[in-house]
Amino acid sequence: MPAQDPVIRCRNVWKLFGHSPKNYLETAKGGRSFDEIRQDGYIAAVRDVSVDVGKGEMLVIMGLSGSGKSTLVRCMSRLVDITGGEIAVDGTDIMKLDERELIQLRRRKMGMVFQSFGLLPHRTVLENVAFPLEMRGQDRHDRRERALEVIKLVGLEGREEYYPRELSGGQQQRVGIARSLAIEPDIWFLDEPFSALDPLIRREMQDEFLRLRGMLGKTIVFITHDFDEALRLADRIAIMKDGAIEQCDTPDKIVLKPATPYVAKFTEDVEKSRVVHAGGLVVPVNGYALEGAPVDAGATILQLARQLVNDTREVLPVQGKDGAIMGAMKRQDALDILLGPV
Ligand SMILES: Nc1ncnc2c1ncn2[C@@H]1O[C@H](COP(=O)(O)OP(=O)(O)OP(=O)(O)O)[C@@H](O)[C@H]1O
Repeated sequence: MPAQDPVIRCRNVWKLFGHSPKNYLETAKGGRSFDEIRQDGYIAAVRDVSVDVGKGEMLVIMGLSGSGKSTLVRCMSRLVDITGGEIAVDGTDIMKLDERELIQLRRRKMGMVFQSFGLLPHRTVLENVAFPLEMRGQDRHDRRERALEVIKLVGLEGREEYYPRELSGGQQQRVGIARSLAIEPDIWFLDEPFSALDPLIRREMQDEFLRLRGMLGKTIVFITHDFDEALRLADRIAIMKDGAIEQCDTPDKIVLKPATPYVAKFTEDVEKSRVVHAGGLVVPVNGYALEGAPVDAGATILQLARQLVNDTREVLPVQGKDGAIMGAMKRQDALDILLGPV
């Protein structure tokens, strides 16, 4: 979807760790590999990343441990300063903001949930959740009402007066999520926010973020190790390796057309029929005689399995959300995905 007017725009972003990274980057510019940079004594946590995140988009970042996911997200919120390149949020170059402007931007626009829950140990659940509202200057009654509402939403009703140490890891994580939900920011940075949750509540939290994105047009950058979670949530998935984005694309394209052998390897165990949609297999109608009932572009090949096996048509019309015919899907292409190529 990359929108014309991205909410977040990264251009050739670098983040190097080492003793004099800026000088090094300037002299070394022009194609040192990750390993060469390491031999020179630096870690290329983020390496020449250019990516846009559109309004209302959920971009999921995946990659092995140490591939640079957290650092990239921290660069986007300027929790770390980049070594090179540009990052603009709503058209503003965030590297040009002073400390006060940065605090305003974070307070007004951004929400963050990190793996470590970052709760205030001497405040209760209620006080933790209401804290960002207090920072915003909201009055006591309103912030209490709002905090109670989101505490209920994350399933912690009855635990408002507990302290973080009295909660399990998963419950603490939910307090972190509630705190970020309380302020309904326009942009969310979520670094494995659900890692400590059990499957049921995890799914509920995923649904909540899907709802916020869908109904309120929130922009979300989400890190996860869990491919199923990525597939459920992502408009696009960015796969990182050694600080660089190997491919950033829709789940359908990542699975159907991996850009590099690494991405292919990364996705090889994914059950393709659960990921690929009829819309992802559409070819132009040219030359095909389209007959009979269309299939929905948004249906996965797995959802269409029974029909694909029983249908006798060589090509099936595919209809988009608006009901118009987008093109044709060759039944054999879909069967190859369902059963594996012969
Ligand atoms: N403050 C720092 N100083 C030095 N090196 C760092 C620092 N922060 C991160 N790194 C290095 O940068 C690289 C990328 O780290 P990062 O935390 O972004 O990876 P990640 O993909 O988020 O990993 P994980 O999935 O384990 O959270 C790693 O090699 C890490 O050791």
